[in-house]
Amino acid sequence: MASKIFVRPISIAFNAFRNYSSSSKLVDVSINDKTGIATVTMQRPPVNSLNYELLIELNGAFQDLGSKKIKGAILTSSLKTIFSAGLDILEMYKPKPERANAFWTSLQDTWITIFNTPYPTVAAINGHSPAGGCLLSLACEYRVMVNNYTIGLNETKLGIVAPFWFVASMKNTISNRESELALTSGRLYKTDEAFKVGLVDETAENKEDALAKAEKFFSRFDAVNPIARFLTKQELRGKIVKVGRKTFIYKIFRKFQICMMTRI
Ligand SMILES: CC/C=C\C/C=C\C/C=C\C=C\CC(=O)SCCNC(=O)CCNC(=O)[C@H](O)C(C)(C)COP(=O)(O)OP(=O)(O)OC[C@H]1O[C@@H](n2cnc3c(N)ncnc32)[C@H](O)[C@@H]1OP(=O)(O)O
Repeated sequence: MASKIFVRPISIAFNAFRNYSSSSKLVDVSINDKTGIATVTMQRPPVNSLNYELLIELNGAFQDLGSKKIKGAILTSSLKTIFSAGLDILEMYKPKPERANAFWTSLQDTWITIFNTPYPTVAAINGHSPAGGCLLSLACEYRVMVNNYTIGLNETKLGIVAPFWFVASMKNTISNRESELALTSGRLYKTDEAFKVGLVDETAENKEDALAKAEKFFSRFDAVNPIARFLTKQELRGKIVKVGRKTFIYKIFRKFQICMMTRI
């Protein structure tokens, strides 16, 4: 595992990004050859609900970007009013155990990939972002959100217990106290409320404004060594990933989750 951690940022320095663009059905990836900024756009109408296929494509997109020399990546949505509606409810309704296992693993893997990228990441949240949508944005390093939408981990309102790595992601962003209040009540914050508690870092007038602000975030690292930056990020986020990825508790929890899903 350690070798993976140390090899990746070095290898990206030798790869060019110029003129890169790739579009699959559910995710579009483009890299601006002037700025070196990648934009990963979810495009699964009507609400970008996260099913297995979308998660696999998202994970692949962020992993591939690790082998390109990019300045940073922005995660956003092609939809007018929705960033992501969170997990696809249909994936959780009477699934086959194999599908449930693959789905749950793809969610976990995607979260780990985005949470742990060697390059900086920003979520340009251009619409509602409940539950799993909020989780994706929390995996990024910075959040810019368009006004008058909602965001939060509202699982308790749905009668669901948010997995502990959802909780850890929230606690990595806002205070323990605010996380407790938010998660126990299943609170969905309006953009300005989310800004006040630090759940989002900046607000924006519209998607273009959000993208512009997201791009500006990356310039903070112009004079920063990318390897030192990444290792520092790992120092701060590593423990959370370790808990999320490896522990016995996680495996038990996944079994429990799948068991719950297959019985509903
Ligand atoms: C039941 C599970 C039980 C146990 C599982 C055990 C463990 C799981 C652990 C944790 C999981 C947590 C995280 C999650 O992400 S759960 C999903 C939470 N998501 C939500 O609460 C969002 C629900 N959706 C909305 O609030 C709204 O749809 C909206 C704000 C995103 C958009 O509102 P609009 O008014 O613009 O659009 P709608 O008319 O409401 O929706 C359009 C269309 O999309 C369908 N849809 C909406 N959300 C989902 C979804 N999450 N999955 C699948 N489909 C979704 C909606 O039904 C409409 O479809 P039709 O047009 O009616 O066909």
